[in-house]
Amino acid sequence: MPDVALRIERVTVAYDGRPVLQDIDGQVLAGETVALIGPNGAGKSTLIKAALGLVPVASGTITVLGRPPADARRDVAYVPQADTLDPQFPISVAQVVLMGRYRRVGWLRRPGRADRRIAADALDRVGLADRARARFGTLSGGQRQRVLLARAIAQQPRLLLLDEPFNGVDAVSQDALLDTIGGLKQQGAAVLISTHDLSLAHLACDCACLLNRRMHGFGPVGEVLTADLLLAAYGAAHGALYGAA
Ligand SMILES: Nc1ncnc2c1ncn2[C@@H]1O[C@H](COP(=O)(O)OP(=O)(O)OP(=O)(O)O)[C@@H](O)[C@H]1O
Repeated sequence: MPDVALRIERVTVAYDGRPVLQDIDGQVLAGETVALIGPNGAGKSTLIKAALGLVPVASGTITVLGRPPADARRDVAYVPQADTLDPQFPISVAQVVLMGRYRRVGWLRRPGRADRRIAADALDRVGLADRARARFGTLSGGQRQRVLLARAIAQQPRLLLLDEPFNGVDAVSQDALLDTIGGLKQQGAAVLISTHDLSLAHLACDCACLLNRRMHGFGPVGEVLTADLLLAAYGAAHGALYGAA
């Protein structure tokens, strides 16, 4: 039986005393990809931030690789939504990717030749080796997203958390990124992807967690992304869009 990389048990998260997620349960096993599906404001980013230990849980427990989230960060890579980063920051593409090595080598040590090789390989895997010297902010939104995935790959994580990683990424790049994520998964990494894209979930994920403030389903994609459950999670207006009405 594979290890449980992320375990979420009866978790409630509140901002300013107001619950935005209630009674959430689920898990991501090593070598497995889970899609986090729900409408805008459902709490997907909040759940990812709670798994990183950036947002405290009001009740329940989140365990990452057998530890509290804040103690497991070295083994967890996070790809945020691209538009949350300041593209004006004066840093090269290669430097952004190399940042993925700092948790491994420690912030006070300089990355060595092996770290630079791992970072260069990661950039190559997302098809941007030729942009290594470019300033991060001069890349397109989709290219920046690929660089952030390269940074996560360079970290060699055991748990990869991706928050809507394909926004602004064209279909060809998305295929390349999915291949890369598939490679990590084969090496035993656990992957959690928040997305609005149901076809992506069917294509690339083993399980789905359907939520809108509370859980509407968790399990194999085909059993969770059904018309009835989507209608319950998204409401009638959205459900009709997905053929659930
Ligand atoms: N720092 C915060 N303080 C207060 N409320 C917040 C904070 N961050 C998020 N929220 C609220 O929590 C709810 C869930 O937000 P969250 O960003 O987790 O949803 P999401 O499912 O990721 O949405 P989207 O698909 O639009 O990115 C929303 O109502 C949001 O306004």
